[in-house]
Amino acid sequence: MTQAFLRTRSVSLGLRRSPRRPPVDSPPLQGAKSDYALNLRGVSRVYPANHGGIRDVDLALRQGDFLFVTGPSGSGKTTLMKLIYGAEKPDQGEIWVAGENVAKLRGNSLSHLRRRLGVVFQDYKLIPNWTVEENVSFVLRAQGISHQKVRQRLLPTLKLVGLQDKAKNYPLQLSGGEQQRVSIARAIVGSPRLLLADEPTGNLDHENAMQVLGILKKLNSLGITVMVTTHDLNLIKIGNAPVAQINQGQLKIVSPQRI
Ligand SMILES: Nc1ncnc2c1ncn2[C@@H]1O[C@H](COP(=O)(O)OP(=O)(O)OP(=O)(O)O)[C@@H](O)[C@H]1O
Repeated sequence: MTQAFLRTRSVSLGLRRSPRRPPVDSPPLQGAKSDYALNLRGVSRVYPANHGGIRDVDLALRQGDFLFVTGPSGSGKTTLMKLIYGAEKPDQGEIWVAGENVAKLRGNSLSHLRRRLGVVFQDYKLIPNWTVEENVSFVLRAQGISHQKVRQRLLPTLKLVGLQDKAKNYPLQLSGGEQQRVSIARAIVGSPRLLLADEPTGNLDHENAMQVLGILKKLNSLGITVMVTTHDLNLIKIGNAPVAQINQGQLKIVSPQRI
């Protein structure tokens, strides 16, 4: 991909590149609000029923970071994601996203925050009787954005995930990989600064998984902070990015070579 291509896409998605630095698992005491795209400080969420969840997690990502989160089944990866997008509340600790303390947000403020981060799920969560363009543009239409502006954003977003020719298709007319690319388009159409992907390749074969990884890396190269949970060690190896490992709810940044 050429620099010119990246620049064009950056402009059309309202993004800019930022320098890459490693994530940190002990963020400094100052700067929780603005210096990081994501900053978790002493975050715990333990489910009373089974004592699963996450414990005392510190994690900071700067704008433009890419992080894999891995760990055994039941170790707390999805709980971590849910806490970040506000679907769970922490028992303790602070979670800062785009200058907002997520744990304190309710109602409309939480909806506003969710517009500033994109989330991709393993099972795509597409509306089956809506076309690709309806699924992707819904986020913008729900914000009252004009029909003309929605159209302006739709095509570059679909092009970015290679689905410009599938706009009128329904999800069941697409392969699993294509459906996941629709869900990525839906997650980024509102120009979020942070993209969370929870096992995005869990239902995909190797070829489609690589395609999805390529898109996530491309989005990261455009300046979006990306955090991906995965069990797939091959994906981590090929993805060549920092890795956090969760074990029994505790998170550590580890060297990719030690995975
Ligand atoms: N709503 C809930 N109520 C009670 N326990 C829960 C709830 N959600 C998750 N847990 C428990 O918390 C632990 C962590 O779950 P989580 O879904 O975060 O794990 P995970 O690492 O994403 O697992 P997997 O890789 O299998 O998806 C598990 O023991 C799970 O049973």
